[in-house]
Amino acid sequence: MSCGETFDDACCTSGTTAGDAAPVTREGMMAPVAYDALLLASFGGPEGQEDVIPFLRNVTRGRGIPDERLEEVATHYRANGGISPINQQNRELKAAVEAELAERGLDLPVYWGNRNWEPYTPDVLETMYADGHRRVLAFSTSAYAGYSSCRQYREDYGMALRDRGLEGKLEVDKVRQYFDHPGFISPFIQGVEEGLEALKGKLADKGVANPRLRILFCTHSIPMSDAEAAGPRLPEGESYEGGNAYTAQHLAVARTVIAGVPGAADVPHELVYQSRSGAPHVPWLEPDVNDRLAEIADETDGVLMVPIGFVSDHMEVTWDLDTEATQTCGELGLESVRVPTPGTHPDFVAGLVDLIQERYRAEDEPTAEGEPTRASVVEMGPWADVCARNCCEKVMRDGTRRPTVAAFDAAIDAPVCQERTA
Ligand SMILES: CC1=C(CCC(=O)O)c2cc3nc(cc4[nH]c(cc5[nH]c(cc1n2)c(C)c5CCC(=O)O)c(CCC(=O)O)c4C)C(CCC(=O)O)=C3C
Ligand SMILES: [Fe+2]
Repeated sequence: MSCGETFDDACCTSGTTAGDAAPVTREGMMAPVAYDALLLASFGGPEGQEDVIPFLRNVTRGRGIPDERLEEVATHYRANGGISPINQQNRELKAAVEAELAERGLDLPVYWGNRNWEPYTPDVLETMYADGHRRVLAFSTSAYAGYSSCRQYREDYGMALRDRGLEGKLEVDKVRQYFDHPGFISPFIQGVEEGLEALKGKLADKGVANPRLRILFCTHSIPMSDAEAAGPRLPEGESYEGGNAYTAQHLAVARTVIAGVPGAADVPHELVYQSRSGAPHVPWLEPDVNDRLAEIADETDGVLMVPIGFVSDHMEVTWDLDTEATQTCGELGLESVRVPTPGTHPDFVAGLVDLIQERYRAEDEPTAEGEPTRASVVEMGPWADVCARNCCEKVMRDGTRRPTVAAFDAAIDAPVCQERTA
């Protein structure tokens, strides 16, 4: 399945920032473009105690989150000296991608910009323009469909271009969602293989013979409303596995990881959610990892947590899994091991550069015949380069919509489809 299947409805199509220069097929694939720079886009995090509250205000901007809730989240950062690991991880990822680009003889400078902390994406795009760049290919530290994972990054670029007067001057496109890419999957396959051995070893040390193991694939919970809006709308009568595209992509990834590890299929495995926030009466994806641990405790000796929702070992992983969920396991008498995220695993770094290369052609290179090869090892891939209209749509609290890029409804004045806003 691809985004393309819902593209033909004339109602909401509109140009992308790519304009005429880069043809977009009906399937949402873009012909290769002579990009002149790359943007590593991420979430951002605080780098000291004094940054914590300003950072959290940025994250929750416009949502009226009460201060008590901010203070609650702040404790996760405070316990770590007010420092999120995410920025350092992105510096390392940027360096690793630069090295891989150089290795392949690709002369594309990499810039780094965040949504919620310095260096801020709008400042970075302005710098890129000032440095003479005109065509930017962005890739984010997020692999899946969804508002927080995909569309909000596109809005970050769209709003930055509008607010800094760069619309029509700087072109920003985005690498496709890469949940299905072998470079993203392979570190998890390796991690599950090693993690199962480590877990068995820990249990053997405790004298547990024939341990009852369990694999929990973990991802960020999101509000049900975001989940239902994720991905392109399917034709009448069709539905995504698990009810929405976000869940369906994760279930497909989990299956591919299990299939890649000898013996893993014999271990019960399932998808659970973590890091829920927001008001208690608003439904989010469930079950929560901690609730599920309590339910399975009686029939389980050891749990392998596989954070397939995340790209690096940032706070959502080190706090919510390594601190909270691990503590839950301890209280329930369960042994546990957490698998590493891709981080700067060589396969992941090479995969990101593959994803860049499938979109890039040098200025003097002739246009290749046909579509470039797009590696994919998961049922739902490869995802489109250009998102369907209203893909992961979110109308802001004040009723406005935000400009975006790399989408069929990129223009701010594109009509909103009734089905999505009703
Ligand atoms: C899907 C998803 C990802 C994965 C995709 C991606 O990576 O983009 C992600 C990543 C991250 N989320 C992060 C941190 C936070 N997320 C929050 C709040 C929220 N996340 C949401 C979803 C996601 N979040 C949602 C629906 C909310 C509530 C509404 C909202 O605010 O949109 C809040 C607010 C406080 C709270 O309410 O808990 C914080 C502090 C960090 C930084 C970690 C660090 O510092 O190391 C990272 C990488
Ligand atoms: Fe988050």
